[in-house]
Amino acid sequence: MVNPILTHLNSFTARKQDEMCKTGQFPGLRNDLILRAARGQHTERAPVWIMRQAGRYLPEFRKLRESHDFFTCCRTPSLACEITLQPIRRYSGLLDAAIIFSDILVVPQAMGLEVEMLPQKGPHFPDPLETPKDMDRLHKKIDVNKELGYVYEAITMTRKELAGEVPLIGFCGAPWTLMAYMIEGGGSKGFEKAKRWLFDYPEESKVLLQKIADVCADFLVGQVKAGAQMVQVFDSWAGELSPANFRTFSLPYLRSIASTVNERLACSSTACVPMIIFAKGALGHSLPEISRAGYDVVALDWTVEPAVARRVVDLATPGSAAKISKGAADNEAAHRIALQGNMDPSVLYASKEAIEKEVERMLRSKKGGFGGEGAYIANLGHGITPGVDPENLKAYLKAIHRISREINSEKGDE
Ligand SMILES: Cc1c2[nH]c(c1CCC(=O)O)Cc1[nH]c(c(CCC(=O)O)c1C)Cc1[nH]c(c(CCC(=O)O)c1C)Cc1[nH]c(c(C)c1CCC(=O)O)C2
Repeated sequence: MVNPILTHLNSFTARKQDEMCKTGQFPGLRNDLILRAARGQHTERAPVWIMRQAGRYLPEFRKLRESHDFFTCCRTPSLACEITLQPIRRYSGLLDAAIIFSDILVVPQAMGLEVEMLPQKGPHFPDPLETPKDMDRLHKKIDVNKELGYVYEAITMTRKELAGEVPLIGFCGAPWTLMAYMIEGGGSKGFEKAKRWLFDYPEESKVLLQKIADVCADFLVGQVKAGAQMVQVFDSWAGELSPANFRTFSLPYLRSIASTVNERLACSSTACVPMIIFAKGALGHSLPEISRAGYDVVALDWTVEPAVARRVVDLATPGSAAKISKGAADNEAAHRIALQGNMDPSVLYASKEAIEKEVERMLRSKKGGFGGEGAYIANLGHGITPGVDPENLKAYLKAIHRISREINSEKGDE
């Protein structure tokens, strides 16, 4: 259940954050649509951002990559900042958030594993974990601030460069997804090696998952302290697990991250920020549990019908669902869980007319869409893929602005 004390602290610290901006550490925010939607509030249109919005579909990213290796881009704050800003510049006024350019695999690197990014192939671990004995190769104590301080620097620099245009999102991978990479040694079709660990070494797997969760929580706290205004946890391979295994080997560690981050931020004098959980492929069997895992926003992939997800989440979180859609009071006990998503990224290969039609379907409640009552952030159901024409993404973003405004003004006329 949503913790009322934490939620109260959240709104208290959110005010503190606003004060911090006023006192000049960072420029004041000019577009807070996404933060309001994430706190369960009504918005005049649906805010939108895109998973992997800084990436290979952009010619300006590919150009920069010609002269810089992938992890050099992640580790060099000025390059990470520049790449983060590329989609914000190109889609000026159309994106409601930036996401810091980095990768989920910087966490396994910080834990002591080597990771390289091979051209055309993706991530590669030369020495993955084979048996639990290999966990001895991981650093015993990890100074996250030291190992990943370059991400914090990139965040602070980018937040200043954004000059309050839109909020900046930080992120990390989920423990199960990171464990899968650390054992498979890269991408995989069936995840046989990583799953074998869950069956043959369940206790050791839990030790590893908790170790990763602790690093992720530290890392997210550091990102927020550095200036991230919202964070997302990517459990990209959640759908590889059976319902029982998802609840045993993924969900507890997602919960652990959310509660640790909120508690640690509430105890320090840093503002709590909205947290998004993206457990791709697990929504069909575990949406109620995911919506109660301690996150403010649940990101959906395209296998779930928006209106159905809305009902399921509201039923699973009655305290939050009853509350608010228009402007929560500061001392509100809980806010409505927001939803994010969820168009199939492949639609972006289709014509602009087809894209608009799918946006109508995604947004209009009479078509099973999210509707216009707020607590909603538009996005894709997974990351944008490298072959998409950037003009098609522009058509998608424009359609979201236009149609979600239409829905809201129609509601206002009723
Ligand atoms: C599973 C995962 C990874 N990384 C990430 C995930 C979770 C999201 C998802 O499921 O899509 C997360 C990620 N990776 C990247 C970002 C940047 C921020 C953003 O714009 O969203 C984010 C949020 C940059 C990147 N990460 C990577 C690239 C392309 C690398 C290149 O330039 O060659 C970018 C822009 C490389 C990467 N990194 C990873 C893979 C499998 C690959 C290769 C395949 C691919 O490109 O999708 C691991």
